[in-house]
Amino acid sequence: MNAAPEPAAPRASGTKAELRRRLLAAREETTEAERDRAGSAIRDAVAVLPQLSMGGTVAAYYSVGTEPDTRKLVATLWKQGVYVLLPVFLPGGALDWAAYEGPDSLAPARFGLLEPTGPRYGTEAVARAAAVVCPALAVDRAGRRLGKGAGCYDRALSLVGPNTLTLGVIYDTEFLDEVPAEPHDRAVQGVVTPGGGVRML
Ligand SMILES: Nc1nc2c(c(=O)[nH]1)N(C=O)[C@@H](CNc1ccc(C(=O)N[C@@H](CCC(=O)O)C(=O)O)cc1)CN2
Ligand SMILES: Nc1ncnc2c1ncn2[C@@H]1O[C@H](COP(=O)(O)OP(=O)(O)OP(=O)(O)O)[C@@H](O)[C@H]1O
Repeated sequence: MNAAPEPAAPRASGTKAELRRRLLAAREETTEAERDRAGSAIRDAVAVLPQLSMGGTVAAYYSVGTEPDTRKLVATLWKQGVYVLLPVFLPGGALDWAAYEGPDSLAPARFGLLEPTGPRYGTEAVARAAAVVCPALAVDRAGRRLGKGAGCYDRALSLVGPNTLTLGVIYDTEFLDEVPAEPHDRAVQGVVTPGGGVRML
C-alpha cells in the first residue's frame, strides 16, 4: 500500500504528561485558605457516606502540598473509629499500607510525602477496605483518573473487588469531560470535589 500514513495520534502517555503539567501548575495557584476550605468540604461530603462511617476499614491518602486536603477527613474518620489505612510508596511504584493512628503516627518520606510509620500490612491490604479514597489530578465523566504517573493507584485499584467504593478526590476544575486513558487505567466509581460533593459516575 502506498497511501500516506495517518499522522500519528499523540501517545496517550505524552498527552497525559502534558495534562499533568498543566493541572499541577494550576494547583500552584491555590491559596492555603482555599485549600483549607476545600479540606473541610471534602471531609463533610465524604465522612458521612455509609461505607466510610460504619467503623470498617477505609484506604485513604494523607494530602501534602497543593493536593486537595484529606487530612481533615482522615482525622475525622479516625476519631469516628474507622480503621484508616494510608499508603506507603514502595520503590517500583507498588503501595504498601499501614494504619493512621493519629498525627504522631506519620513521618516525612520521599517526595515530600507524610507516611504512616506503623506495621505494614502488605500491598493486598487495600482489598479489605470498604472504600478507597484516591488522589488524582483529574477525573472524567466515566471515572477515568489521571494520577501522578507512577501507576500506584492503577495497581491498587486492580486489587479491590466491585463492592469497594472507589472515589477520586479532585478540585472542581479538575473534573473533565475526558481524560486520556490507557488499557491499564482503573476507573473510580465516584468523584469528590469541594464544590460538588460526592458524585457517582
Ligand atoms: N498524599 C499522597 N500520597 C500518596 C500519593 C499521592 O498522590 N498523594 N501517591 C499516589 O500515587 C503515592 C505516591 N506516589 C508518587 C508518585 C510519583 C511521585 C513522583 O514522581 N514524585 C516526584 C517526581 C519524581 C522525582 O522527583 O524523581 C515529584 O514530587 O515531583 C511521588 C509520589 C502514595 N502516596
Ligand atoms: N496493574 C499494573 N501493574 C503493573 N504496572 C502498572 C499497572 N498499572 C499501571 N502500571 C504502570 O504504571 C505506569 C504509569 O501509569 P499511569 O500513567 O496511568 O499512572 P497514573 O494513573 O497517572 O498514576 P497513579 O495510578 O499512580 O495515580 C504505566 O506505564 C504502567 O507501566
